[in-house]
Amino acid sequence: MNAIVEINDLTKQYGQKKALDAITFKVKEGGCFGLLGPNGAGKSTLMKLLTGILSPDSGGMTIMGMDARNNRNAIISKTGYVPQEITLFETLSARRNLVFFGEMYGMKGEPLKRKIEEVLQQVGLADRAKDAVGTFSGGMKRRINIAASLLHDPKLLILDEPTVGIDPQSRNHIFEMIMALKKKGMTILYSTHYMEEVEALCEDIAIMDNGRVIAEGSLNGVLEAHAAKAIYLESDDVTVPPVLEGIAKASAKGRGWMLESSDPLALMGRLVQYFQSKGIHVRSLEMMTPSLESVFLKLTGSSLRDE
Ligand SMILES: Nc1ncnc2c1ncn2[C@@H]1O[C@H](COP(=O)(O)OP(=O)(O)OP(=O)(O)O)[C@@H](O)[C@H]1O
Repeated sequence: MNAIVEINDLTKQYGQKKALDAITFKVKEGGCFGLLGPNGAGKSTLMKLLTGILSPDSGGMTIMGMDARNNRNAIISKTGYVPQEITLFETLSARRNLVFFGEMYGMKGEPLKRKIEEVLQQVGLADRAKDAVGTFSGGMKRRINIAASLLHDPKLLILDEPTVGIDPQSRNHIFEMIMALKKKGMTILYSTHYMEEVEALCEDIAIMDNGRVIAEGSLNGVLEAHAAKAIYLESDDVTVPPVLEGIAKASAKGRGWMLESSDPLALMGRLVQYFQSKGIHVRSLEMMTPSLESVFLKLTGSSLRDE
């Protein structure tokens, strides 16, 4: 694997609080890597270490083949970072804001002008270029922040929970933009506590909880290894779950039952036969798609959704 980021045994503590506890994983070059975890898991801390805003207590990071300890400027020149907090000048227009950020990267003149128009197109705000950022919605401001991070053509883009608190239209724009950037070969490190986003955007993931990586690998690999396999059953005639070979666990869910099984296909056959032989009317019998929700529940005992 050609890794663009390698994180080895990284630890960071704030006073007594261990925000990162011996984190180790690799991000391969190209595609979107999802960092999934509830609030306080340590995602922002990790991103701040990767961008040199914070220093680790121990452990190492190699980014684009460079040791992060002594190549900070070279790494920053090839990395785009969008923090959770919006950092824009409210009274300046979108375009003026981008001029400011472009100049910080040492860009100027015609190349900067051209690049600004390009990134405004990329985030879908070219028609609002002249308007003061203070008149924008939260989602539009976030998109301008993302545009600013793209001006210097980074190889690696780090997005810290970019869709928190924004409107659905901006969320769609961000998703489409990520798909387009992936096609161009950029690597995106995307943190979120929304598993649906990771499932939609990312090929590889690390699930974090309490400063630790609790699962890591390809999205499909993590689902295969940890997700509950289950069949959903709904029937007015079934008041207690059937006792059949292959049902590892049965629990009430909505108006029906969730029947977990290591071999749901075989169980499905058995259930169909059983209900037919008993003449029981079934409203729904459905093989559940493995989800990251069940992975998180299995590995931590709590639901990511409740955060
Ligand atoms: N500057 C700080 N001083 C003290 N504790 C901190 C500081 N920054 C973060 N923490 C704590 O470190 C832990 C990890 O925080 P971090 O912000 O990295 O998590 P996160 O996964 O990004 O969550 P969030 O989505 O809430 O930002 C949390 O318990 C948090 O309260």
